[in-house]
Amino acid sequence: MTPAPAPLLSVRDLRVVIGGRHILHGVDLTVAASGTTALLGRNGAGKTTTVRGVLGLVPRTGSVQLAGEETVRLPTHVLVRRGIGYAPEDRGVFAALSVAENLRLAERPGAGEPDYDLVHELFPELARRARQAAGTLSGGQQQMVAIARTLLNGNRLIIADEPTKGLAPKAVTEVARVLERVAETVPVLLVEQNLALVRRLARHCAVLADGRTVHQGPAAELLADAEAARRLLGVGSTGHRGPARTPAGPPVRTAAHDAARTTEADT
Ligand SMILES: Nc1ncnc2c1ncn2[C@@H]1O[C@H](COP(=O)(O)OP(=O)(O)OP(=O)(O)O)[C@@H](O)[C@H]1O
Repeated sequence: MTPAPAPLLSVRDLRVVIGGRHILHGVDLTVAASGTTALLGRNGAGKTTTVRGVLGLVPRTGSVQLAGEETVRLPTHVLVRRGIGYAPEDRGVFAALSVAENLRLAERPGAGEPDYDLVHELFPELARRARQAAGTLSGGQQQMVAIARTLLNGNRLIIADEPTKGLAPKAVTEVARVLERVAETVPVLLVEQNLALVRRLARHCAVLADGRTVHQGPAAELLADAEAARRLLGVGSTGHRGPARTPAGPPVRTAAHDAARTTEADT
């Protein structure tokens, strides 16, 4: 039997304390060397803080290994140079700047020629809107800019934090198509509450609750297990709502909610 490929990112016992408050109490997370790994959990479970911890955007302890190298003590700018691309939850687009200027700002000196061919192939609309102020784009188009920026520099890991949040169903479908293409060449860590999308994109998943990892495994397996999905995520895989609220926090968006945002036909 061939051994499983080594993970690209290996997070062990990640702890984050902000303002004296313990936000993460020991997160373990393995991101596979190919495809999409989903980071799941109810609102407030600690998903964004985990991503920010991996990127050094919050003080953290524990172990974060990128391709076998310990990075937990490295500052963010070094991690970025090592090839982690980040599309944050708020998209981080400069509203007053044009699309082209937003992309230009993301170019990383020393990373080689920026891959505008890939960006324009995946996002032809961004080429057409190069001179448009990013603040006047739709939410979906701004998300495209955020993802496009991560693709310019030949990164070896892309982290996308809730890329479909607040988007219209058509834009969700478009983002899903792009992420699917991206994951064919670069591993993706996807924070996502749209379970239809997770089902479509993710091979692996980790579930957080109250700042800890409570599950890791194949995404399809979790989503096919109604009892586990209800217990861990607050939803049934068939779309039935789980407990309205548990001590672990409110449920993630239900499949019924997903259906309103993106149909199974989309997926
Ligand atoms: N800078 C901060 N200061 C204080 N508390 C914070 C800070 N950042 C996050 N928290 C708290 O930590 C917990 C985890 O937040 P986080 O944003 O990581 O969760 P999440 O799983 O990404 O949630 P969501 O799905 O709602 O985005 C929440 O209770 C949040 O209020």
